[in-house]
Amino acid sequence: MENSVLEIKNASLDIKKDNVLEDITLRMEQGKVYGLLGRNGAGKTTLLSLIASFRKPTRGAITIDGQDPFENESLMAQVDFLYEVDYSEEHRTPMNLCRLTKRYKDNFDLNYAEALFEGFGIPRDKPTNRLSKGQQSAVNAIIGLASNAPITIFDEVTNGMDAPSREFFYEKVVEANARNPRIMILSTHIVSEMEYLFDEVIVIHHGKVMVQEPIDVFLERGFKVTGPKEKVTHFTQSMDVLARQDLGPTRSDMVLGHMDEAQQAEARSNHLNISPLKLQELFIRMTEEKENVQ
Ligand SMILES: Nc1ncnc2c1ncn2[C@@H]1O[C@H](COP(=O)(O)OP(=O)(O)OP(=O)(O)O)[C@@H](O)[C@H]1O
Repeated sequence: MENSVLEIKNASLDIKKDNVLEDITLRMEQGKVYGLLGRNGAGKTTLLSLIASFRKPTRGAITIDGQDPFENESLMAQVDFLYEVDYSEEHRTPMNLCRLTKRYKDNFDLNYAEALFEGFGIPRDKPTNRLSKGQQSAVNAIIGLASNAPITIFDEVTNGMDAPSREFFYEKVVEANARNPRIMILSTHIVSEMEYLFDEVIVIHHGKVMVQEPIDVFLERGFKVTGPKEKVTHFTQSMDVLARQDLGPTRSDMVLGHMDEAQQAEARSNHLNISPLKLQELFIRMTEEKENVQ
């Protein structure tokens, strides 16, 4: 499949009487890594299960290269959805799970999987249910990386992995997408570590799309002003201050919006430090439930 495009148009999902996803419109393209962010219960996993055709939207449409993937076997095989699996009854070894996966995923690269087992330091020949939680997560990560599916979805796949394993996974995400460009969707709560991986950020909030933007555009939504308390307070008094942090006599205000030239000059002449926002900061502030600070 060349240049895959995944489109979600005005998709909603009701579960019983609850409107879990509402009017979701998103577009994703081959070669990009998408960071899917959202608070607990925002609807990330549910959205991913729609993309993977585990469920059908109540309203709206999902298409892969213009076709509906639901109950379309060849299109469904193009999507690999990796999520936390209960491996307590899984007696097969991780390598056997990979061989099994290869049976229905033609592009599965067994040699690459072997190299990844080596890299993660996972025993390939031990029953999967006897691996630790972090090692089981690494097995899911390996299957996703080696399957080469045009649409690869990792739903909180680093759960339980230690820091070196997570770092190894991040390196391999970049490497795998360079070897074989695909649409990669990563949902995560470890936002701070993964910022550099994402080409685009999607924020889901209360079942709706709050943001879909290239990461650099998203990060330019605001800035941070740091300096002596009074000067910062004066400078930001008519701005949209998302959050405020004080450390002794120093104040840091996180502001939404752009500065005009006069404001930039004022910041310079007052020796205020202006810095970009971090993805995690922006995400936390945009999705918190309390009112903005005064
Ligand atoms: N089978 C179900 N029946 C009823 N409600 C459900 C069902 N599955 C999900 N929900 C509801 O849909 C909402 C979204 O859940 P979802 O698991 O997609 O959130 P999430 O963003 O992945 O959360 P987390 O970060 O905690 O994993 C929640 O309010 C949840 O209670």
